[in-house]
Amino acid sequence: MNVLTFDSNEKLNEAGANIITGLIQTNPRAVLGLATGGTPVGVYEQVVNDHKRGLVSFRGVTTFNLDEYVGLPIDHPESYHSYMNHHLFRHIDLPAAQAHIPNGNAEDPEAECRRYDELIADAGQIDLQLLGLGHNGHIGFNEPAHALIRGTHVVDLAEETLKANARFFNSIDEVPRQALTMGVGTILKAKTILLIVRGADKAEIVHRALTGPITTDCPASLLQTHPHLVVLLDQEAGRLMA
Ligand SMILES: N[C@@H]1[C@@H](O)[C@H](O)[C@@H](COP(=O)(O)O)O[C@@H]1O
Repeated sequence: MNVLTFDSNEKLNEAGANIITGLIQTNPRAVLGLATGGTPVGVYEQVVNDHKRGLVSFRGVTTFNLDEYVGLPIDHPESYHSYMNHHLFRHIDLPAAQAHIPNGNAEDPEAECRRYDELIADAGQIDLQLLGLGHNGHIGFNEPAHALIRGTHVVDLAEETLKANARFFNSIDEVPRQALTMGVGTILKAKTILLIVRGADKAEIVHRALTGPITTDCPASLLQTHPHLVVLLDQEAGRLMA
């Protein structure tokens, strides 16, 4: 595991974008696993800059997002479809047919999960999986549980996750209570995992995830078993990692 701590958001964003841009420069047909939430916004901004400066083209790239809320219309401003369009897709030359996000409005969510897993399998291995970290140690929307699920599945969001994500909605009652998420098995199969964590409120959980026991109570702790894990932290999140 390679843990890097940055003293400014700019440097962290640049480092994250360099990894993504560098990968696509060496492998223009790279398969990327993408994340949402507040954490990767600045990295996407920097990737867009790289694209605008002519450093990288996404024409041959395929992307798979980690998750999507169940029942939120695709064009709702807080859907992960909207998020990805807003922060990344509409600014780059990634063909729409190569950008995949689970459909949280599928009539048959189980079938949608199987379809999503087949698409990922058809694309081969995910070269780089971007991850943020939930306050309860979740990755994607894989919440702490007695057992974790390997593939894409429907998940009931933890109370803590509803509270954390209420900041994006008018009230906690508007936060969808379920999501579709890639499973930890798929996440761990990625060639490289890039975990990004920011903020003092994540210092304890990132420390627990990366140095504590490997347990399904903290899904991110499974990342300790991954042979190519890169962790980018700001100083606040890295406070306990010295
Ligand atoms: N499903 C997402 C995760 O993919 C994200 O990494 C995490 C942290 O979010 P944030 O970056 O906003 O703190 O929780 C969200 O609910």
